[in-house]
Amino acid sequence: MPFTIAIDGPAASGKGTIARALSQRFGFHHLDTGLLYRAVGAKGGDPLSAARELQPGDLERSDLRSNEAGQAASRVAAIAEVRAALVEFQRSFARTEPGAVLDGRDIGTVICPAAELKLYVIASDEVRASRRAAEIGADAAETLAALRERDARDAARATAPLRPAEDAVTLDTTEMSIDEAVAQAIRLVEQRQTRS
Ligand SMILES: Nc1ncnc2c1ncn2[C@@H]1O[C@H](COP(=O)(O)OP(=O)(O)OP(=O)(O)O)[C@@H](O)[C@H]1O
Ligand SMILES: Nc1ccn([C@@H]2O[C@H](COP(=O)(O)O)[C@@H](O)[C@H]2O)c(=O)n1
Repeated sequence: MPFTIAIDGPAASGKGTIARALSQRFGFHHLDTGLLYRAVGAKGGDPLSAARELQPGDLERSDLRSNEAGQAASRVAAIAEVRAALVEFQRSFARTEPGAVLDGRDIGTVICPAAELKLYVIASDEVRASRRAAEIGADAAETLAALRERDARDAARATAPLRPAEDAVTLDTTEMSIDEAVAQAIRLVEQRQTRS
């Protein structure tokens, strides 16, 4: 049985950083599910057709990390049919041996409710905005407003809203370096591996 790690949390909280480190440490596959929604939003036109026709090459676009692409992703992600079109790809990815790490908003609640480990990664709004602004070379105040708007939309939508699964472990990275956050996540995986 593959070992599945579900990582959710608000925008720029450090989900992807931890997911990539865990995938390298344990030799698991990694899927950044936010990229699927960013690619659908960036394609323009009818979002449902874009989701149904999504190709691996669509995820390679160089403009997907911007604040604008994040906002477009969050708008198409509120459409139930768009989400439904992307479910099976994510679930089948989660079943790949020897294990998979998926990060997003609904991995622990909807996509992989039976994941061996669920993490909910958070950090203060200001810290998240400053990290993301430095990463993409954007203004920190604009980035803070964009993250807050996106989180509010993601948490308020009717289908698969942003929220922790009941059995998720919350990791607050506000005061943690990347190495500290990754070390805590590795410890949690190792604890679950010994149990199963
Ligand atoms: N603990 C940390 N300390 C300092 N910087 C961090 C930490 N964790 C992540 N970062 C940095 O913050 C930025 C956002 O991190 P990351 O992309 O992992 O967040 P995310 O939650 O995956 O974002 P998104 O919601 O867009 O998918 C990156 O530049 C990353 O290097
Ligand atoms: N499982 C997911 C992943 C992402 N979304 C939506 O996509 C937006 C962009 O995601 P990032 O992780 O790249 O920031 C995000 O704001 C969500 O609207 C989602 O709904 N479900």
